[in-house]
Amino acid sequence: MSSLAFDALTKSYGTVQALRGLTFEVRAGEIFGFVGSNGAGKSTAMRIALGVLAADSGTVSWDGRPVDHAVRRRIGYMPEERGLYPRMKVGEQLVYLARLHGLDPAAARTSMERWTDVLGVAARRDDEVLKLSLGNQQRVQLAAALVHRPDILVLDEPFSGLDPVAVDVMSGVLREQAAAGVPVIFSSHQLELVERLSDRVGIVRAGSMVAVGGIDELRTTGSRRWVVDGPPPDRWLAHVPTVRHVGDASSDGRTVVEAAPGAPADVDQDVLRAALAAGAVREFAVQRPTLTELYRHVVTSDATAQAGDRA
Ligand SMILES: Nc1ncnc2c1ncn2[C@@H]1O[C@H](COP(=O)(O)OP(=O)(O)OP(=O)(O)O)[C@@H](O)[C@H]1O
Repeated sequence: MSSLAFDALTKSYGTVQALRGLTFEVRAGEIFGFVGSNGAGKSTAMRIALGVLAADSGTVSWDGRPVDHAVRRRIGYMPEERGLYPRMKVGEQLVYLARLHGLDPAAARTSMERWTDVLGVAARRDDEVLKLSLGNQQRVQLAAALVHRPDILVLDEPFSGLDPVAVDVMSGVLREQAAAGVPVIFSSHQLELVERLSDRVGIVRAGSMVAVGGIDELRTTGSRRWVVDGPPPDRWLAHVPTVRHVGDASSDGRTVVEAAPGAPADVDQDVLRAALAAGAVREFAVQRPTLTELYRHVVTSDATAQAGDRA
């Protein structure tokens, strides 16, 4: 299956090491949510895919071959620093961009009309971009990424600053594109939205990928918390010193425990044995964190890792 593969990318800006062996892939037909704290390296990776920036080492490939000029023409890109001509009219600008990417005049006009309709800016076709609100400029920016019918979509924070209706419209467009087989990668700090929209998610920390996978997969494998519906914790928890009580799942007496750093991989079995030894266990289950909780965990480790790097 086709994929856009980022392989061992490194990039430094002077003394700042922005990417440190970043590796992951975005598959055809999936929406990939790219998250990480400010300065983690998301924009740098996307710019390298576009050829706006050169990597120090590593490659980005499409379908197993390094991305070249011909492939780049097939990418729809939404840069973080928006790239429209402020004094050019919306319609004219979109037709111009479609033509730049090789569409003939009639196809360029049809595509411009389609995307301005879909994205709710058809009434603004004859306005200069700078006369539009920021949110509408962003809709036009997405239209600019789509107007040449790209095979790959790379979108840097496409949702920032959009109202909820625009978020829905944009989400719908990304889903349709993915359903048509386009690999879609987008960066965002809106984690609930990322969780809702993405097929897979990658969390980047200080220039490398620290967690990647389907949302359910990440939530399951990233969890070191368990819910125990059984005897009260004061009767058994002291027998498992590498876990701690983090609360009660509900008023019905279910206990939530969490593994401490350095706890053995199979500490869940110790928890279960200790609880059973104290009484009947009616339920024992992994408590799956939300993407936001997972992300916070990674960001906290990020602070530690960066502090370690500086030391
Ligand atoms: N042109 C540049 N010159 C110098 N340093 C840069 C430049 N662009 C990015 N950096 C640095 O590279 C690192 C990665 O930045 P990048 O913009 O890729 O992160 P990001 O994950 O996109 O962040 P954000 O979520 O804030 O957009 C940061 O430390 C940033 O300060």
